[in-house]
Amino acid sequence: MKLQGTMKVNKNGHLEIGGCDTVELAKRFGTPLYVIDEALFRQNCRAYYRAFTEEHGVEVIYASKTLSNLAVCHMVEQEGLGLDVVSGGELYTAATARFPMGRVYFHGNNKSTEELRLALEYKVGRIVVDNFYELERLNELAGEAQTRAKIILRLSPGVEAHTHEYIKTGQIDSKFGLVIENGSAMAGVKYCLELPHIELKGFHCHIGSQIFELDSYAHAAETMMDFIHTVYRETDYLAEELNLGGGLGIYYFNGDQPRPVKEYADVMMRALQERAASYDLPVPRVIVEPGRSISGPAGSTLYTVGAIKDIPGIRKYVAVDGGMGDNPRPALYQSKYEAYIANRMLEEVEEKVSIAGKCCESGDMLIWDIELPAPQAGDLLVVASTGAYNYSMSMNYNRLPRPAMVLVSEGKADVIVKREDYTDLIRNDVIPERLRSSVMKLASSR
Ligand SMILES: Cc1ncc(COP(=O)(O)O)c(C=O)c1O
Ligand SMILES: N[C@@H](CCCC[NH3+])C(=O)O
Repeated sequence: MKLQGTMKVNKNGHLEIGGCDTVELAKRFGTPLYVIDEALFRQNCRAYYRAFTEEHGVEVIYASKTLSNLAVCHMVEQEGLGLDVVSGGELYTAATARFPMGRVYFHGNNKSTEELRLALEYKVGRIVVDNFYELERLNELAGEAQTRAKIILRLSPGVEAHTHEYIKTGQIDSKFGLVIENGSAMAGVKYCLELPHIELKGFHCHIGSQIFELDSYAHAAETMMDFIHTVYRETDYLAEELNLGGGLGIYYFNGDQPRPVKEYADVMMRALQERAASYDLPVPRVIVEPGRSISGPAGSTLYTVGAIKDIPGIRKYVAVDGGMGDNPRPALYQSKYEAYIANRMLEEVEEKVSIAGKCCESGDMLIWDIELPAPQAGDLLVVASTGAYNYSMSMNYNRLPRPAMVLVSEGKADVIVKREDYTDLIRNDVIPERLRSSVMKLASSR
């Protein structure tokens, strides 16, 4: 059993997070419930700030796609980090939280005109331009707004990270960024330098997510520095900034061995410094954008056990009141999670079961083959490490309302996202007049 952050087992044998008994949290707020350990979230921000900003002068921006809401934006700001947003919605959330816009980086491989306008209007720190189409449109929009857009260009460095196929991004065959190897990155730089309303500040790359091999970061840093040097030789343009993305892996399951943030910072920066020195070029201002390694371990999800189906000799299915709607990762990436019976933490593990969700979908399984004290209806199941890419990827499939989220710290629990109810589900539904009249006719003929 790996208890993370402020998790501990109290004298009643219940799991506590942030000094709050999870059984009490479930009673008070209902289940499924996302629980965010504030101390751990902040501790993870601080680990980055110390290792990157204090040690190496690197700007750390939190990838809000992992978990974004107003309270999270406030904590990130208080901890001195910037913000990576990847849509108008994430940008709007940051703006509403009054996040300093100069510290916001706006990503996306197909930003809409409205999103680009919003970014210019809010004066975000940098727009991370992904492709030629965006470059052209941004130049026009910045011209209309009589400004110059400060951009960095997203490049595809051709670095293969060892992670799940769907969460790799730095390889050549990817929808993101301009490829270095085939010359399109260089063409992009030259194009930027011709555009009157574009101010090119530097380059970006992101090699993937849930990465444990720090060598991949060193390799990416070297490849990007090689490109900076080639561009300088060919065009005289010297990049001031280099954003090396995020992606550090976290503990989900037995066998995952996360690398310390300090080691990540040192390995990456050493590689970059040595490569820059070999070209006799200055080290650019570096930015990193971690997400999962900040929010992931800080989140847990509480579920109530319901129906149990035993197929003797085959499998015991233990169904909970959530599933792929609040955590689509197991269904999408076969991700593995650890779980405990939160109301019986001190009991011996007794049997192997599989945890099913409640969606009408055979693939809605949260965990296959986990050993637990024999679960019973009414037990409280806690799934750990759900802070990243759970709430942010949640959905209303089967018209299931999304869970609430509470922030826990030192025995206090505050709702930071309200539970959806059925009225939220039909809020945007509209019955056109012609259907309305036929419904009325039907009703009156009955
Ligand atoms: C461009 C970019 N930056 C940062 C991140 C954050 O990655 P992670 O949550 O793995 O740290 C991602 C997600 O993979 C990304 O696509
Ligand atoms: N959503 C993925 C990671 C994608 C990273 C975003 N570029 C996950 O849950 O692991």
